[in-house]
Amino acid sequence: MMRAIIVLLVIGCLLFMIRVLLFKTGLIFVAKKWWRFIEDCLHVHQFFKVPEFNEGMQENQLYRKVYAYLNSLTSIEDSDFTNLFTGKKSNDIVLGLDPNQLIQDNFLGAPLSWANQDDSATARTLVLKLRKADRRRILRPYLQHIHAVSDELEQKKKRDLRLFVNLRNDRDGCCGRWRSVPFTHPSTFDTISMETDLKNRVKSDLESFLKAKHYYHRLGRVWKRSYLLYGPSGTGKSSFAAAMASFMSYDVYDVDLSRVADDADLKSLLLQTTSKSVILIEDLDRFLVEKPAAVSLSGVLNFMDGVLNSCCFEERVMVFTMNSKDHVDQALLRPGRIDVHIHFPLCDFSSFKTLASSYLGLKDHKLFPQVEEIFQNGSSLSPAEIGELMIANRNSPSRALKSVITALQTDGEGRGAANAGRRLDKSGSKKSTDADSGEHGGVFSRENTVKEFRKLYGLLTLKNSRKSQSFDLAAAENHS
Ligand SMILES: Nc1ncnc2c1ncn2[C@@H]1O[C@H](COP(=O)(O)OP(=O)(O)OP(=O)(O)O)[C@@H](O)[C@H]1O
Ligand SMILES: [Mg+2]
Repeated sequence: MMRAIIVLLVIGCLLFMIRVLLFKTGLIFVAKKWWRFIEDCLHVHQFFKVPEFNEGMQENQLYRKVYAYLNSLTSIEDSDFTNLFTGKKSNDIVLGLDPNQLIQDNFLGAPLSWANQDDSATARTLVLKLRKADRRRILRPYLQHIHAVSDELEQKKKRDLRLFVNLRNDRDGCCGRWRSVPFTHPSTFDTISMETDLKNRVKSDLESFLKAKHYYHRLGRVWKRSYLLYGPSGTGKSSFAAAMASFMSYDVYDVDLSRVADDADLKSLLLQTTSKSVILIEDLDRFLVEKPAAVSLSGVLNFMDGVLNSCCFEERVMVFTMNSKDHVDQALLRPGRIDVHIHFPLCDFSSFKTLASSYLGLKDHKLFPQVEEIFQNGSSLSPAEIGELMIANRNSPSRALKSVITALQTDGEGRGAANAGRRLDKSGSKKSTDADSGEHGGVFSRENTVKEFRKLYGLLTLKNSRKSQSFDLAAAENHS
């Protein structure tokens, strides 16, 4: 009897020592791997692939959901290796899947594993491995569970927007063409100096678009809206596009046309965008004038029309920026392709005061009358130029204002002509005012505020109704 107790004690101690040894040396992971290998040999397994793209190179939504789900699993920490990223705050550490990483999961008592297959020759795929015996019991509920968890995660990180940029099409036929980084542009509608009424109208236009899903569908139209932001350099077009995305909580796809091989390539890029996104094409006029090679006008027109495919073009806002729309083909600007035109002028005295208030904290100053007089004489600068002078002299408001006055007198002479109602092109010839160009869909600019305000609220005369469908639409949305 005594002997048996001693043997039991020795065995107990031995087991305890082995356990300590396994954990202290990390051999436990090797043991677990062996155990898994033995289990694998004893069971028949089944594999399910979740590729990132379908045959038409459209994004497979399930891939995104599974990917988000796997990144949320605590077992990602037990993988042999995993990626570490900084989170939203600089001291946050976030774990992320590595290419070809293996992750274990467990659902309703059944062990499962996922492999993140990412070899550069083929598209990325997540591969689920589960026991054949468990398939009937768990596959469907497991996928539903993934849906539920990823939807919950999506809700939580609603504000974590991403900025996508397109890569060159070097790796033909391979993976996605977009790479993304967190979208953290600080611009908001509050930080942009712009006439308040104009800003509010753009905001309400965006709001009514967001709510108009059923309205668009009832009309048999794709739920998208296009905006043209045009005006001289440094007037806030790019900042405004960023503010629009933040306002709507949309991701941004910034299309670099110089990296697009041809029309088909542009189309495939569009197909790989996701819903709830702003698709931004900057300096479109410059591209079309200077670089007609890679992408043709009809390629751009198809792109603007959303390739006539509602399945992959819902809930998109397209934003185009241009310095001037004088030299672009009118087909680009017709309603439906561009629904809203927003003019970004050089500074006038009123926007100067807004800048002085936000950059220097000045509501009034003894130099203001002098500045006003210079603006009235036709001098102007871009908000970017004035903003830079104010930032550089922010410790001394008087010095800042003096430097703005000097810059207006030296560099800004004659540049304010557009703000006074007439615009000059580079060759000096007179161009029509922006109000005149209102016939191309809706134009939001200061010069035609009253006219466009009437359009926006459906008070347009019958005569104009054909040309301004976009605003009839906006009016109908407001009332639906
Ligand atoms: N209306 C504005 N209100 C406040 N800041 C502005 C405004 N316009 C420009 N800025 C500031 O000037 C800088 C340049 O602006 P932005 O890049 O948006 O101009 P842009 O019109 O896109 O110019 P470009 O045509 O050269 O691309 C930004 O830092 C922005 O904050
Ligand atoms: Mg810009």
